[in-house]
Order: sequence, then C-alpha cells, then structure tokens
Amino acid sequence: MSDALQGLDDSQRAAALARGHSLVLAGPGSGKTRLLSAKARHLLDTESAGNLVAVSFTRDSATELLDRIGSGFAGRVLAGTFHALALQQSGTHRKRILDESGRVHYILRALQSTGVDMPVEAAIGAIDRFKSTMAPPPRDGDETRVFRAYQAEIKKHRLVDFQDILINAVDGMRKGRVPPLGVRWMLVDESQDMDDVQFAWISEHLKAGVEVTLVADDDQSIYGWRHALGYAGLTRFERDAQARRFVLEANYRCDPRIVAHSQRLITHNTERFDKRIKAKRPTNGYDTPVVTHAFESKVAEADAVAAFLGESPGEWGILARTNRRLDLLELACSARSISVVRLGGRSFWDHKPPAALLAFVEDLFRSDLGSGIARIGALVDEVEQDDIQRIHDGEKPEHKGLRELVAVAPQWAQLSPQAKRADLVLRAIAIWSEKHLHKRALALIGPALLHMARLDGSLERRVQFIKRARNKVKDTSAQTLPVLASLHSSKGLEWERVWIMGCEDGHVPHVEAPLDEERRLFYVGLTRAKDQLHLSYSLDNKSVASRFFAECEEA
Ligand SMILES: Nc1ncnc2c1ncn2[C@@H]1O[C@H](COP(=O)(O)OP(=O)(O)OP(=O)(O)O)[C@@H](O)[C@H]1O
Repeated sequence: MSDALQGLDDSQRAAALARGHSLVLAGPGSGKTRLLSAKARHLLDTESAGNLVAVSFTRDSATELLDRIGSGFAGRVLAGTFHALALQQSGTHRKRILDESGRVHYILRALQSTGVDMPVEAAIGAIDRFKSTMAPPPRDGDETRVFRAYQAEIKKHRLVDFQDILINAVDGMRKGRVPPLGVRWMLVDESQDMDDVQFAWISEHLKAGVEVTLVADDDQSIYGWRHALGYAGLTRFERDAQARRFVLEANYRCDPRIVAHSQRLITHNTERFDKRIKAKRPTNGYDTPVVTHAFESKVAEADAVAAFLGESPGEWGILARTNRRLDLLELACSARSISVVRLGGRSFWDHKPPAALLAFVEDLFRSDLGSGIARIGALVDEVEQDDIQRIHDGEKPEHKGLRELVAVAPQWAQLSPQAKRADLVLRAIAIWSEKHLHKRALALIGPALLHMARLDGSLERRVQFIKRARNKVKDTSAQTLPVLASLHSSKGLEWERVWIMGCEDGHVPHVEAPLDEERRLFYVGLTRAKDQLHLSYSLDNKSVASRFFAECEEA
C-alpha cells in the first residue's frame, strides 16, 4: 500500500483508490481533508505523469489542502478557488476586476440610466441570480433592463465583475477560446456548494477528459440563498459523469449521543442521499451530552451564557442564527470581563451606530463637541446630509432632533466628568435616541446604552473599558477564548463544547428561509460539538422552542 494511504479507514481508502469519476459523500467529522490530501498524494505517487488540481471555495482551504498534500510533487499540483483558477486560465488582468464598491457604483448608474425604480439591493440580487444560474434574463422587464445596462456599462470600461471571471472561462472553453486547465485529475472540496456556473466549469473539464472527484455533504448544503445546487447538483454530476458513489459514514468528531441527536434531525429532510453516520469515538465524561435551556428573555439568555462561560472555561463555540444575538452575548461577556473572540473579527462596537455612540460619549467627556454629534446625528430618522454638514460648519441644523441634540449636548458634556452623573447622562441620551433615531440604529444603540449603564465609574472609564474589550474580540491568536460565530460561519469548525443560542421557533428555523435548508444549518451547528452541546431559547414575545428540538428526539 502506498504511504499516502496510511491512516485511512476502509471507506476512505476505497474512495482514495478509486479511479474514474467519483462522488464521495462524506458526513460531518468524517475526515474530508484527510481523504482529499491522501487521494492527491496517492495519484501523484503512483502515476509518474499528469498534473492534479484541487479546487476549493475559500483561499484558506485551498492553502490548507496544498499544505497537506505536501511538497515533493514540484509543478504537478495546482490548488485554488474556482475564481483564482479561472483567472489563471483566461489571463484576465486583476486590475480589470471590479471590487464590491465598484460593482455597486455601476449598478447605481444602470438604475439611473434606465430610470428603473428599484432598490439597489434588489438590483444586486437580480444580477447575481442571472449570473450564478447562468439563466438568460427574460426578454424584457425592469430586472433585464438594469442587467443589460450594467453589463454594457462595465464592458464599455473594459471591466469584469467577480462572477464574470468564471462565466467567461466557461464560455471561452465552450467556444474553444480558452483551454481547460492542463490537468489529469481534479478534486473538488465542499462540492455541495457549487452553483450552476461552477458546475458548468467542472463539466467543461469532464468533457476535456479530466478525471473528476467531488467530495461533498449534501446535508451540509447551507448556501441555497447564494444559488448553491446542493443535492440536485450532486445527483446531476453523478448522472452526467456516470460517477461511482462512495459514502464516508464514520464520524470521528462527536460524542455518539450527539451523532444520534443530529442524525434524527437530518432524516426529516427528504431530498438527500441516505447515509448511516456511525460514531467512531467513545463518549467523553459528560452525563448529559445535550442540554437544553429556556430563558425569560434574550438578555437573560445572554447573561446566563456569559455566566456559564465564566464558571466553566474551556474550548467553546457559541453559535447563533444571526450576529445580532451574538452582539448581546458579547456585551454580557464584556460586562463580566470575559474575553471572547468574534469570528470574522467584527465586534458589536464596530457597527456604525454603537461606534457613533462611543465617539459621541468620548466627545462629551472631552467637552469637544463636533464630530461625535455629527456621527450620532447621522443616525437620526429622515435626516438630510446638508443638515449634518451644518453641524460640521457650526450652523444651526433644521431637523428638530438635531436641533435638540445640539442644544442639550453641552449640558451633558458639563455633567460627563462626574462619575455620579454618568447614569443621568446615559438616560438622557436614551430618551433622545428613542425619540429621534432611525429604528434600525436604535436596535443597536439600545443594547449599547444598556451595556454602558451596567458598567461602573465615569463615562471615560466606561468607554475605555469597552475599547479594551473590543480589541480582545479581534485577537484570534488566543485559542482558548470562547469563539462567537454565526451558524453559517461555524461550518468546517469544531469545539469541545458548543452552545447554540436563540433556538426559538421562527428564528431557528428562520421564518423567511426554506425549512430544509434551515434544518441543514442547524445540523451543521449540532455537529460542531465534540463533547457537549447546549441549546437555548428565550420565552419573550411568547416564543417557543424550535421545532427542531422535537425532531432531534424522534426520527
Ligand atoms: N481514518 C481516521 N482515523 C482517525 N481519525 C480520523 C480519520 N479520518 C479523519 N479523522 C479525524 O476526524 C476529525 C474530523 O475530520 P475533519 O475535520 O476533516 O472532518 P470533516 O469531514 O471536514 O467534517 P465537517 O464536514 O463536519 O467539517 C479530525 O480530527 C480527523 O483527524
């Protein structure tokens, strides 16, 4: 047996040894990376001719795969994301690729030139949809007009957007203008996430004679909203390529009772490949590997989780459906001086409204009123930019809310240095905010003010305390700190203990999302836990526990 296959179990070995096109269905914790790197090394070891490409969805996983394949195959291994590989293929100069703000700029121009009255988000969504599904836009209609105007505009400036890179490569291969990658083998990771364009790109390589292996877990397909094909794409590949199917059913990560819990849930989905996931590791100490909690309110939930983290340190992943829910936890942890890491590095205080509030309060205790007032003033409902400029210019603004702010802020500034007046100032800011701020801004300013009110000392001390906590949130080098992550961004990660907050029905599953996909998302969350899983929900607004709780109990 080749060295490359050492350490693989029987199913992994069979998949690694297989030749011809194959579809490897691999459950959570089944060792996808181990299989992919072993298969790559085995092919390169046993065949003296031919190059291999490993395709991933993120630059990080491409790099990890390349590292695990290892050196020693000089010039024979290529690894990258679909887009990076297509870029190499078509030779598009990086300078010609539009960044996100450039794209929005040209979409706004297209809206203007066509006179179509449509929110920019809707136009972005329509353009994304036409491009990711490779579906020609309908012959007419507002979306089509905006799409055509946008394409014409960027073409005129000899630009391409991110999606065009891959579309152009597919189009070029179909027309014989762009050569397929010069490889003999293609291994694709996380293939459940491919959209129509990525599928077409793989298909062109199939036609060119490349031997393709897709590794995927249809049960972990959570990007349907980004047009990922999931199960449907995998069945299409299996049929088109006449691929052999392999199933990796061992789970090396989770306590057997967590495996059972998650399996009962996922079998409620019907459009999926049948798999019988088997736990491969022993149970680990905890009497109750799955614990559920109900709390009176979202704030009480965040406080309780923070208290638990304080008393029970260790490797924790705290997950939630939305980042808003994690914001509450970040604040509760900060109030208890518990350091946490926010995955993605974005602290609650980096959002525009809380950042503006901090700047404003800093201005108050420095008695240097100006930019802070303008920043918080910009959050006022129906405010005009000209009015904000008036504040900068030292003139009287026209908006009632801004006039009030400019009038009272100097009085607040006078009180601010006194520690015993700090709560009074915060209360006054809260009353003004409730009266004048935009609803979306208020949703963040409310918890921010509440947090500041719960701290001790002068406003200056409180702001410094918050800033210190915010810096720690970004320090990902400290591995043992609890990690706060959205369910989506937890994919591919694992912790000894996982706590999923906000499991109210309507939030998990989210009312606006397809039920099957929400079930897969929850499944991803459950299967991140090695030893213990905590699930919690709040009872406010007459909420009840997620229907998934019951599904986890019965098959
Ligand atoms: N044959 C094996 N024997 C022992 N341990 C294994 C084997 N294969 C994989 N593992 C271990 O299983 C764990 C899970 O592997 P990995 O993180 O690659 O899972 P995964 O398939 O990517 O899971 P997910 O899709 O849930 O993110 C790792 O710690 C890995 O070392």
